[in-house]
Amino acid sequence: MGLLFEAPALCTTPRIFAGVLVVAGLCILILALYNLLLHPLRRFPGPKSWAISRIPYARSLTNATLPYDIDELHQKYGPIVRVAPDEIAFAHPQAWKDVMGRGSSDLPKWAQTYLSNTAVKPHIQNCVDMEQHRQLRKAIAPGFSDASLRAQEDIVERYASLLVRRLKGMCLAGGRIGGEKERSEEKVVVDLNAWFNYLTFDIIGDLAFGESFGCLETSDYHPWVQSIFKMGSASAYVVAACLFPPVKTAMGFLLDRFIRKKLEYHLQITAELMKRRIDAGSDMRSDIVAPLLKQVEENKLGFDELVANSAVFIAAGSETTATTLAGCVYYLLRNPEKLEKVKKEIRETFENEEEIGFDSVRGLKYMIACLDETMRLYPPVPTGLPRVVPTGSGGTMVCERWLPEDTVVTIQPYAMYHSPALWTDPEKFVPERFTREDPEYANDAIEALKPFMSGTRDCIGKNLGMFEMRLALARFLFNFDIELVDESVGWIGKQPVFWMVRKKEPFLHRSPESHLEGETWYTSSFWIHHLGVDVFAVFATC
Ligand code: HEM
Repeated sequence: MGLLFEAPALCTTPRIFAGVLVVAGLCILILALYNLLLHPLRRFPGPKSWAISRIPYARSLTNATLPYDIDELHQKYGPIVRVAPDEIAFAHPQAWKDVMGRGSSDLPKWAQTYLSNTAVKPHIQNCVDMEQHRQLRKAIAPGFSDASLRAQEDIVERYASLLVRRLKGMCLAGGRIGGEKERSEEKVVVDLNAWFNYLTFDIIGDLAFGESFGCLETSDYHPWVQSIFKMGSASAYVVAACLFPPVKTAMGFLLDRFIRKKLEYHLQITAELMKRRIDAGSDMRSDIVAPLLKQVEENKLGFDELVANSAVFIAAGSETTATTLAGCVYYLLRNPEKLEKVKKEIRETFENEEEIGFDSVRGLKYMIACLDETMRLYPPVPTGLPRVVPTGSGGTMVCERWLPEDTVVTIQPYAMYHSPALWTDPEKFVPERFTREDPEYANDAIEALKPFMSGTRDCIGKNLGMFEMRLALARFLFNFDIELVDESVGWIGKQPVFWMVRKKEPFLHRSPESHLEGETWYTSSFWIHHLGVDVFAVFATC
């Protein structure tokens, strides 16, 4: 009888699995050591954990606390910080010039995040190819020219008047419209954040589709508008996944399906609205979409691209202006002497509401300073928007620091606008710093404020947005006296409620009753920054 010896099983499944894990672990370790000790950006200041991998950055992004976390890093490490293995964040005004003030050689947008959402057709805001963008922008620009804005003045005014009429109606009816709470015979509590959103969505809907979303009439969000809010959180996850190319490759299909499902309804309604506009013949009107319709007619642009660009106008041009308006009213309510000052300016300038128009609002210097100060303290786009040093460029200088090619560059609005090195009392609401009335604030770096960014990729809707905000705020404050309902509504502890909510419960922010009723409403994402100001004000009768 022979003896049988079994050879030890060297290749069992658990062993292969363990081997793969060890190799993967070693690779990660080597990469982390490389990022820390050998990477060309290793000498930039910043926390080691953020320099080693993108994980802390992605976590902060999906937590919706990115602007605040990066602000803390700037406070600790200075105006130039390494916030990821390949990313340098700048909170220095010189960066505007070096990154976005170079004309045709502005640093391009970073494809890894801007093109993360493959379900969306290319449009003016996400396209990264500079030449393609130049052509698209040239085609779109006439719709945003001064002449076109003047032609749109009546439309904007119509909705500003409707807002005033609706709110007046509520005062007279003692708050019985739209489910708002009744306080007393004379005073009505309204969620101004919602009403400003109704206004700006209606305006931009009309300018893009030739019909409004009917939000002001119905005191509610159109389902299409709700879908914009819902997509915010989804895109934060998609962008976070795209920060890790292997994850994106492995999960690309699933991510695509995930976001596509969320987008389907949105794109379907956009296409329907656009078809309706074309059928109704309102394509002859001069507005922000008219130049694109002409391009479609001349077969220079596809219907899909028309839809994608119109949809981006709505997303970019509504909630940003509404957030600023709500934020401004909030800060005025918190600073009654400033509120009185701005009301006095408006009410002494105009005798009746109809005088408040495109040209006349430009004279309201103090009110404009209030809007600027709001966009400083509470920027509607608070997060750095990534640009990249192009491959093959050999690198570039930003703020006197050399950056090798492929470095991701962000300018951090929130951190820059809250920096004590640039602003006296940065946390205080002081519009006088922009009117230069107060010598105490004479050294403030007001040129650092660029809420619409700058350069070739700046906001094309800047003038329209400014006009909407000025007109709406002037007419609103001309007509109504406002007061904060309750300290606890606006503030939790010593912080404004919208920041506390975001920091404490960054994802599950339950909307107040008139705001997407019954829905769990997700706060900020990377691209859609709804900071969730819930400004409740009491109107006195008018
Ligand atoms: C307070 C109001 C607004 C703010 C703070 C704001 C801010 C910005 C910012 C920061 C960008 C640069 C985005 C990036 O680099 O990816 C941008 C781009 C853009 N905005 Fe606005 N925006 C406002 C209002 C509007 C309005 C009313 C429209 C009208 C449709 C609009 C349409 C756009 C478009 C189409 C772009 C892309 C431009 C391009 O890449 O060439 N925005 N906006």
